[in-house]
Amino acid sequence: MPAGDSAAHEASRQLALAAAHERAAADARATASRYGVASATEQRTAAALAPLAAAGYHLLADRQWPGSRRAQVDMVVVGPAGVFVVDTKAWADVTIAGDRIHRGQDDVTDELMALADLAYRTEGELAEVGLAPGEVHAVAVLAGRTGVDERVGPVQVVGDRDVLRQIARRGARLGPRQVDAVLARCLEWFGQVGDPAPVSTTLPEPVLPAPRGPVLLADDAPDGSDASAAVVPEQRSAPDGPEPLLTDSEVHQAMLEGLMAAPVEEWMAFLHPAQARVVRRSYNGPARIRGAAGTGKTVVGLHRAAYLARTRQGKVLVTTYIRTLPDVLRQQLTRLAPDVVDRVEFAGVHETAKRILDERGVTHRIDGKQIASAWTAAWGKVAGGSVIDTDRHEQDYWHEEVSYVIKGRGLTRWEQYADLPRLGRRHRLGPHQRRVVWELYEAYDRELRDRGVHDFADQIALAEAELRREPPTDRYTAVVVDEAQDLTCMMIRMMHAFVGDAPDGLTLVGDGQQTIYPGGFTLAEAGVSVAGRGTVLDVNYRNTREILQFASMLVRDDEFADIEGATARGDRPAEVPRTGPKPVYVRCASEADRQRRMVLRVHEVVAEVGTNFGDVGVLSLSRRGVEAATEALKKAGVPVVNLEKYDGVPVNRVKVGTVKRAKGLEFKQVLVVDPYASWLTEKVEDLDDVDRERRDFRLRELYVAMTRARDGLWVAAI
Ligand SMILES: Nc1ncnc2c1ncn2[C@@H]1O[C@H](COP(=O)(O)OP(=O)(O)OP(=O)(O)O)[C@@H](O)[C@H]1O
Repeated sequence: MPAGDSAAHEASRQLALAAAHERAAADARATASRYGVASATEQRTAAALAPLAAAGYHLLADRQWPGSRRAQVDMVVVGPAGVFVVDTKAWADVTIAGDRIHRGQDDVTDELMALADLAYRTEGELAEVGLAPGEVHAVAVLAGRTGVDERVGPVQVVGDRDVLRQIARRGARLGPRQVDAVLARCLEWFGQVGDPAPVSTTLPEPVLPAPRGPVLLADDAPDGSDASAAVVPEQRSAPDGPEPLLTDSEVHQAMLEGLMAAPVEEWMAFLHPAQARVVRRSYNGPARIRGAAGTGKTVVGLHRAAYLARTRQGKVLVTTYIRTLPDVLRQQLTRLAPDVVDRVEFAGVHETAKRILDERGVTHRIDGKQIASAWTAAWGKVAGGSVIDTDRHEQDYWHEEVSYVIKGRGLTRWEQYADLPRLGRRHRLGPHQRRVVWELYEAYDRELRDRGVHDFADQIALAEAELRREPPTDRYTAVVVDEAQDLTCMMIRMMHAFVGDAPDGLTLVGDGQQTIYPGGFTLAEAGVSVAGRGTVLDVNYRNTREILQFASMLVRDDEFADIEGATARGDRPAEVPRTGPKPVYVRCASEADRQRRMVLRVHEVVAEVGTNFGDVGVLSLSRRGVEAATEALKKAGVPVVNLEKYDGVPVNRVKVGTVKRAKGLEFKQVLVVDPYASWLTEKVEDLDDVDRERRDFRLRELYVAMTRARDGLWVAAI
């Protein structure tokens, strides 16, 4: 190569190197400016949040963004109000509308979604120590802004002057031990930032001159985009540190709001890791959560409803057979997850059916008196004096056969009933008896039509047919059924029709052991499969070991028809952590004696520190028992409320009601006030099918009553 050529080559090589240096220099300058702006704005957020440190909060600044080598999380706040993953944005000209956020003309929603994704992954990580998903929050702080309280999907967007208040106002949801457990996990999950940002070219490390002063705002916004939009005058920090964002009285006010926030119960924010996992688990179709009494099924169902409402578009329905229970559950969710309570609908199964029929203009008329008269007329015409009119069964038995076994399944043809396995009904019916039952059903149906009325089973059948005729589009994104064992086959079908087999659409929560209505069926009959999508909870949080032991004796040999098919024995909890005094069983000489002792017992338990009238439940298997107890308590000056009227709003009155109404509820002290001693002592071997069936249901009902008790149980028999 000629000498001139080699010189030219070297010159161009040097020029190329110089260009590479210039590019690297430009990159490094841009990075430096990002750090500069970020530190200024983040410092302001940190300063705004600093007062939390005095109230048991931990502020983790500049931690690693899990899963990324380069990115950092500005701030993670861990404390009594939960976990807050905070990202500060020096954005100007921000508009938020319809779940999207814009900077000027640019849609920057995706930038917040990265934060949402991090919060979601953090939720999963912290579920492993039991933190409920609703306690992890993604918060985007707009630097230099005030009075902002918006949502972009799961991300809360607030001004830097608002962020302290937004966090503190949630109050104390976690206790110190729980905060410690969550903090320990967070310290691992959000690693320390130790290494400098990686150098992106293979150029020698530049030797930097010693800094001459603090870094001020540079040309670019933290994310490298248009600086003019990002610079907000208030953000500029003075050379000697950021000015305080909030006055002392504003800080004081924010912290006070937190102190005044209604306290939550432990399970509202902190669960057993197994529970927390089920709350977030994704099921590829209908799922079932089961477990013995008191294992937190309702708790998990509620958290799951909140979780699904938070993570999906559309509404979630929480429903039960018992009309009054949804009101109680709504009250609980209002405290558990106030952010989503307006996206969760609570309604009994019948109320839901009625809404559908009303909305779709389907006429139906329910009239209790007419229904009763239709039944009486049908019985008189077909069944009175027939092979089913014996002294073995009350008419109620046949009424239940028609309402639950036949209509509960939506049977309309004799052939469907002729050889139907009547799950859970021990008394076998001969062909002749079945025929008469069917004729009774036909007659009853005619009588109803003649009167122009429908009964409650018709209401469900009509709604189910209507939903099948025109499937609802997006009415509910998910349906959670609590106490699912109480629903009939048609009710399950109706609920299934809302969501079909969509992932996480239908969640059935229940315990077959607590089945107290006849008409057992399998989910296969309802066209629902939960195969491979079942979870069993097995820690009893409610009862003391003593209470559970006592109650469990009643159902030790019980077998029931489980909705997944086959005969089942009850789930037994693996753990019962609480202990307490032995239940009290008293034999009374007469009804009057029982009433007298009941009043004494109520006075005795409310004399204990920490127990009020409102913590006491007086439960009876019959309405008559409820009336008698109510009268006796009122006479003794004890304030009472009937469970039919109880909606979960705390009230300092003794709650009196039937066991059916107490489903899903609990009380510190339970008094069971109408059993006969013979119920507890009769031997299965001495009973025929009819009496055995009666006994099974009765004992299960007593079991439900007794397992409502948290601390104390008193059972009075004659
Ligand atoms: N992780 C938990 N920590 C503390 N308490 C809990 C937890 N989970 C549930 N509990 C409490 O245990 C009790 C029973 O919970 P829940 O009512 O959800 O049980 P369940 O399985 O639905 O009961 P049942 O079937 O008998 O109605 C409630 O007082 C609830 O607050």
